[in-house]
Amino acid sequence: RRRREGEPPLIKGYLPFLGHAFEFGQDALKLLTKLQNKHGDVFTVLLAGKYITFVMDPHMYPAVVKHGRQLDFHEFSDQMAPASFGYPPMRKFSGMGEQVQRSFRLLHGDHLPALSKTMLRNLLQVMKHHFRSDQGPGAWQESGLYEFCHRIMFEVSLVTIYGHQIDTREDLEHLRDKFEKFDSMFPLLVARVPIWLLRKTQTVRKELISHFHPQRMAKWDNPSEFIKHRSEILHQYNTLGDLEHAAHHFAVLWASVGNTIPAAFWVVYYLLSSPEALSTVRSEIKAVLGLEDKQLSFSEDFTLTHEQLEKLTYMESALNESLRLSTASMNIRVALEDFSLRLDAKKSFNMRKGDTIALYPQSMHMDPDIYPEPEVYKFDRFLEDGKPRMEFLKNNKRLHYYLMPFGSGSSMCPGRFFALAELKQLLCVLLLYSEIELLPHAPLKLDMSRSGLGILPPTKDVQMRFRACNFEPEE
Ligand code: HEM
Repeated sequence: RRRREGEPPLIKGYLPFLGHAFEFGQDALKLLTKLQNKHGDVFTVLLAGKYITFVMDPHMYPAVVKHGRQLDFHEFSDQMAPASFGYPPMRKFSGMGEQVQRSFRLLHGDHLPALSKTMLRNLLQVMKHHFRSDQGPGAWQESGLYEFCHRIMFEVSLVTIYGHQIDTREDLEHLRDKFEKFDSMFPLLVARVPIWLLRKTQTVRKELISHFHPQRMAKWDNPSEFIKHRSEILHQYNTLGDLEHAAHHFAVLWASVGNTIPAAFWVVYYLLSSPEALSTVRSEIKAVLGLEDKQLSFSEDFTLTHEQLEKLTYMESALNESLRLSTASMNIRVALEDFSLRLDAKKSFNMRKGDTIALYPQSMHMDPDIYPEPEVYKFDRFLEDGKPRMEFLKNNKRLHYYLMPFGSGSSMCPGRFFALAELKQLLCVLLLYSEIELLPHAPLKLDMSRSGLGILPPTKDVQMRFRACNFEPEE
């Protein structure tokens, strides 16, 4: 490829085909910052056979998001998702993509309270199980914090979204183990390494998919409206086989826990690392719920209305701050035609049909002009005079987008409101029912090898200890 007049600077790197893929895979933010310093806010770089144009200035993000007619997200996702999860592209089935998009409404708005209620019931049940110690009530247990969040969020999300399953807890542990194995290879699948080259991953994926066989799912108790409706949509297409149905459901499982698990880890980790944040958020929960000095026991019931969740403004700020520090998603669009992409009053670039355009919001989240001391966790960063802060500036100009863990425009995560409710509920239950402390550890690092895929996990787990307050053992 040669750069044509009016196109962004073209960076091919030294390696034919691969270009800068290795550096991108090791630390995307570092590479993109280096290229931005050298070539400006917009450039095209070769990454493993693909030319991707990055728009780095967040003031230009709205222009990219608004070009919905020429810049499409589903063109990309309909290639990536089938290759990763093993179902045929939706565009082959007339109307399926549109119906699936419409079904996302079942994840928010009026449907959210019921989903959150089921989630809380399941969360309490699963937590109660994990907090029961063999050493008797009041005894401390130790675990890796990541491991702990993985266990809880996987099981609770699974049963909330798909319903209670006939399997034993041991079966669920096997399923979780397979999910972890698949997820660890996910970056390779997204990089389009064919699954047949990854034999073990192929086997694990088959097993995970078969868990969602329609005949099995038919026996599960109380699935969410979202999943019931998705099954109805899939059943309209009689050329779609049972295992292809199952692969669709498996993809939704990944979407609903792949990011929620690492997000839960960082939210809890940062709170436990900051005594001021912890005590402020704990007091806020107690004040909003009218519990004052009370510590709850797992035998006591607990409800949390949507209005109460919304009043937890310190918690929400702490949550946003954790997402800011840990997210590294990439917003990808594909040009549907040759056109001129106008980014501001002075800049526009020619794009070719089929070109990929990307936003990489981690560079905005770590920009010291927008977020002073960007590496530091400041739990109240997203508050101003006790209210949610909406104004963030770059070059003294207000930013339209300043926090993007859930993507933007047409590819914005449809599960974002549910995800925030889940994370808030997790914190409420942990802080009201338990004592939990981090054990001494070296500073944590983000696993940059998953850059571009969403919330990054830590490179290493951290040990913690926990116990229930006022635990009353069940007969
Ligand atoms: C903290 C947790 C979460 C984060 C950070 C997150 C982030 C994202 C992002 C960035 C995307 C867009 C992907 C892209 O642009 O390529 C996305 C898509 C999606 N998310 Fe989430 N997500 C979270 C939780 C959830 C949950 C709990 C659900 C479902 C219950 C969910 C369902 C989905 C679905 C179905 C899509 C695909 C949408 C489409 O095809 O248009 N997500 N998520």
